[in-house]
Amino acid sequence: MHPKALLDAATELVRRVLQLEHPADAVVSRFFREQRALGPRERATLAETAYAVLRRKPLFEHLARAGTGSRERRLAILGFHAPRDFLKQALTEPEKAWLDACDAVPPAELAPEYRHNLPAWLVAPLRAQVGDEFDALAAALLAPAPLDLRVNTLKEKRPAAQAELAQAAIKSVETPYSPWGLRIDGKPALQKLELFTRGAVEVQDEGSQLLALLLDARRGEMVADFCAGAGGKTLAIGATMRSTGRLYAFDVSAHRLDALKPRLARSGLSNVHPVAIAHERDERIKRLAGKLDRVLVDAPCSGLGTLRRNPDLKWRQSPKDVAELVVKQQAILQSAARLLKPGGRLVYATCSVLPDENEQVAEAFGAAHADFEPCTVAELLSGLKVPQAASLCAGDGRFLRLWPHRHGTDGFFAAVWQRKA
Ligand SMILES: C[S@@+](CC[C@H](N)C(=O)[O-])C[C@H]1O[C@@H](n2cnc3c(N)ncnc32)[C@H](O)[C@@H]1O
Repeated sequence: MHPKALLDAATELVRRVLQLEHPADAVVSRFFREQRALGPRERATLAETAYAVLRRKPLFEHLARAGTGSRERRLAILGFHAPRDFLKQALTEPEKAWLDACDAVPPAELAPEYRHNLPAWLVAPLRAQVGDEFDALAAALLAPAPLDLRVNTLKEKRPAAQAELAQAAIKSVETPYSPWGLRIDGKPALQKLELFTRGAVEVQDEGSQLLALLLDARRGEMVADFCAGAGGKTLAIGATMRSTGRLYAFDVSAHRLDALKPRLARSGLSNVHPVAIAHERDERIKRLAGKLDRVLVDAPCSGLGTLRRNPDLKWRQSPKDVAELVVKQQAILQSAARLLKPGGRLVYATCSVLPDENEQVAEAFGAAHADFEPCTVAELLSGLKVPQAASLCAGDGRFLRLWPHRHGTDGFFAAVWQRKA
């Protein structure tokens, strides 16, 4: 495709994602379905351009105040994911001069909001938590996430999976904390690899792997993944149970649970029971009260720990949304806790970096449930042989607290309790 046509397509895609009405990944997928003639490299350029604009929206809008042409075209030029000489073939002379002027602005001279590119309401709670590391955190949140795989240990050992990837010229390293993880160099297409189609690997951030590990579900147990979604963590938990016992995958979204089915078929697991529920107090849940050994609540949350993959969330979430989510998180945690038998383990997790959705929900639950004993996550992770377990935790080791700039994962939180006997 000629650079001019590709820039026009990028401008249209930028216009659509900036409406912020739907998740950016859904908008991009829809655009590609409409534009069937686009090849894989063009699709990559367009998607990366849209994501670059979402990542650095304040900076690009600031730079786009000068220049000519539509706002979306200027933003698409600034984010265009291709070598400058390719891009310049699409530009007018005034646009080239404006772009050169933008490129010449020294980053150190930019106001802080154009360097961190975060909404004002998010800056204070992040600074309050990480202090001097704020710039490092902001920079990490602006970078694309690495591609992590979880090796399905029912089917393959990690070194063998790594060797098979190497045969396909895909370099990987072992993830530092998860015993199942491989971090891939670049973004190679994996879907057609035999390793993937036979269910020996799944794409999953190392942080998500650690949440499944923390549940520590064993052979023959009765377990629930209460907010299973498309089942990323369900699959990891099912493998730790060696495909024995019973693992319920609950979710209010039947559509998301449908996406679990092909993954389940590849995984070789036969212990997973997906169940679409109407809400967290559904009768099907009540019938299981007091019967389960382990429950994971991977709660619906703002997702603000995943800005590396979902940069649109920082513009699509608001303090009001967070307050509404907290109410939902508390209700789900409370209902899910009823499932546990005495001695059973409850894990509450989010991919948010906000204390409101994390420590505060956990503390409120603890205060209202004297029959649940808080566990020290650092000790649990050490027991599970996770290296440097204490460095992954906060609150004197009480909570798991993963940060992109410290741990190379998405931002994750987890609290754990044991139901008293
Ligand atoms: C963070 S996502 C889960 C991601 C999933 N565990 C994974 O690893 O891929 C949260 C999920 O909670 C579900 N959810 C929202 N409200 C719920 C409720 N009241 N009960 C159960 N699930 C709920 C959403 O549909 C969504 O799939």
